[in-house]
Amino acid sequence: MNIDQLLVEAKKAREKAYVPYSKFHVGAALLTTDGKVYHGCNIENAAYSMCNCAERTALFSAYAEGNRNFKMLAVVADTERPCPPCGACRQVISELCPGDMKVVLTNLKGDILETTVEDLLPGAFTPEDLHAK
Ligand SMILES: O=c1ccn([C@H]2C[C@H](O)[C@@H](CO)O2)c(=O)[nH]1
Ligand SMILES: [Zn+2]
Repeated sequence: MNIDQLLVEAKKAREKAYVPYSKFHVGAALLTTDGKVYHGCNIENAAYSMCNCAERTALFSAYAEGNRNFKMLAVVADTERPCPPCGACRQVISELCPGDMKVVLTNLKGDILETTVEDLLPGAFTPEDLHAK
């Protein structure tokens, strides 16, 4: 599975978004080290703070199926620039994915930004910080 193929999967995931409030559809596709792809879409709620982003949906879906080893994440939305993950997702991605893992951000125009987990959230709070004395 290459980058272009994972972007196709992210666009398919985007079609499943439940976004009655924002009408802003986001899709994510998470590639595991053994070649499986997990789809994620944003899922909103009338209690707005309960909205879940596409990126976290993909990660939580993989975790729920017992898969924790990831190779690449792709994100797509109808944005002017390649769709940037929100701060909450950056924090979750930084804990659940390898720091050097590729994250590919894109939009419907086909602009692509390739980055990494570490570059999305330098200096992230980590599990190790909990145990410092
Ligand atoms: O990278 C992003 C940015 C936003 N959203 C969602 C959250 C909310 O449902 C809507 C508007 O913020 O888009 C995502 O899923 N991923
Ligand atoms: Zn988010």
